[in-house]
Amino acid sequence: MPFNARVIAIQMCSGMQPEHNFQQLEQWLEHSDLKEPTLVCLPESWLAFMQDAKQSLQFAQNYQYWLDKLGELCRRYKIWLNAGTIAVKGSEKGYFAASFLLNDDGEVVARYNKIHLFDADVADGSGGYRESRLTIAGTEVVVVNTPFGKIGLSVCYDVRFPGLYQAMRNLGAEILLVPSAFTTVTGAAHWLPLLQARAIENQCFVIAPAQYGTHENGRKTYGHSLILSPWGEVLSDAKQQLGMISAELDLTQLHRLRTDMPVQVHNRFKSEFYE
Ligand SMILES: O=C(O)CNC(=O)[C@H](CS)NC(=O)CCC(=O)C(=O)O
Repeated sequence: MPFNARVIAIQMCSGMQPEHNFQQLEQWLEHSDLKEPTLVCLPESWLAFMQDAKQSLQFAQNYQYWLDKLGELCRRYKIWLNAGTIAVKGSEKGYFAASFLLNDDGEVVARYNKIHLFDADVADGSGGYRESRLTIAGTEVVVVNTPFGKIGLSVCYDVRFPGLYQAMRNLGAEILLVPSAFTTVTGAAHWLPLLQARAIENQCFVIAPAQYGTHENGRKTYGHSLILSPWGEVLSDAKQQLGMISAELDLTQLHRLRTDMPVQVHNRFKSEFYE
């Protein structure tokens, strides 16, 4: 039986310099009380936010260097870490937006590549988003067993596609991670209800660390990193401030809810991933 999981989500305003973003992370960890087993979750693109194409591709070749450094942090603080997304080179022309999960020995225990890419026009003054220009879409659903519970990995725009989360639930997921960098316009309209829907319909905890603020390249993000219960309650909200939020996840409550209202058993539209 997993213990009650202590989780932290860090809200960041990442810039273009990986060294600087990494130092920020180290500072947050330095100033937190990490005595119990803790899962620390970082937002999308936390290590390098919107570099230009050439820089991004070059950076994507060096991901192992950063994974080693993260592994060292995990050992130093005895934490598990979901490293939001890091660009990992996949071809001459592109990279995967990879979400790694590291254990407290600093080993990578899971990797998920963002499946749904944000090619959309939003009236936020950005001129539009074309993530697929440089990012290669992932294809695999990832759920991994940990001492905190069974964790399903996803990223940002994925949250709009309920089929992915049903697939993760069908593979046993109890905790859904959604590292993000939502736009201010779509964030204000959709962020909370989308995350609540994924939590409620799959009866899972949801941890959604986000980017917030005006970034070095002028881009704005919505913030409001959230931790939600399987009932859809907001356990913690980072609002519009940088820093950490935390919560205790009571897995017993989750299983009681699944017994009291067995929506998974009642579901007549099970996906191909159903076990
Ligand atoms: O590229 C980076 O450095 C950071 N990554 C992002 O900003 C990504 C891809 S452009 N953003 C989203 O997926 C926003 C989704 C969203 O806002 C929605 O679904 O409404």
